[in-house]
Amino acid sequence: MIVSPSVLSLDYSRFPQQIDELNKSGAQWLHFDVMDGHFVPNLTFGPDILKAFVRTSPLYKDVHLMVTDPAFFADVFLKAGADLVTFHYEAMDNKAKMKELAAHIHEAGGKAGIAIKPATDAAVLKDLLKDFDLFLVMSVNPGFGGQKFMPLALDKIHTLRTWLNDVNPDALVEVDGGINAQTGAQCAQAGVDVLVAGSYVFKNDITTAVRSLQK
Ligand SMILES: O=C(CO)[C@@H](O)[C@H](O)COP(=O)(O)O
Ligand SMILES: [Fe+2]
Repeated sequence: MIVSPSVLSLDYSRFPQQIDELNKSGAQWLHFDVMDGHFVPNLTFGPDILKAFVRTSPLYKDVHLMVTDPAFFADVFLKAGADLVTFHYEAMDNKAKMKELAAHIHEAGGKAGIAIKPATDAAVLKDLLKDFDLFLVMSVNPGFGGQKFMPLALDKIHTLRTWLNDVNPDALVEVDGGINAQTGAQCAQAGVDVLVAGSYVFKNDITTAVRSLQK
């Protein structure tokens, strides 16, 4: 299981200690929630914050764009050091543009992911399965950390993992929102590959929480 702690919940007044703990925790990825105040009613990081993590952590940089202009911000965050850029299905109005942006991310040397909100059916992704490296199932409405896990994500994880096993077995399924040891185990059972966890990791001992998700 890949664990991707969401640095939205990190205590920035203790950045050096927290990054040191994350680096030693056994987590493989770090998750960056980029919110623009338009696609979601909240504002978070620009690229300079990602650059600070690139300088201080070898972990894989998993960037989750919650923005209305993913094509613009994909380039901004790739240049800042993102390894994977995931944008929302709901932020674009046609699939040709989504495929084009995935190809552009690949040309820039990154991996491409696509995310769906809780209200979006997994079926919309059926003709995009070969174009992306990662499929992100949101288990809360995007915008804020600390919300309750929505069990409707479990069916979507199972469905996507089953479809991908046939046509793109190397692609990953990621879940994000309300993940703790219990909901993480339910998602693992449904076939998820990557668990994002924010408040659960940072409100507890970081290493203990990460290890409990890897079990
Ligand atoms: O994308 C988001 C929220 O929009 C997430 O990545 C949250 O940061 C997860 O936080 P928790 O639900 O784990 O506290
Ligand atoms: Fe996220």
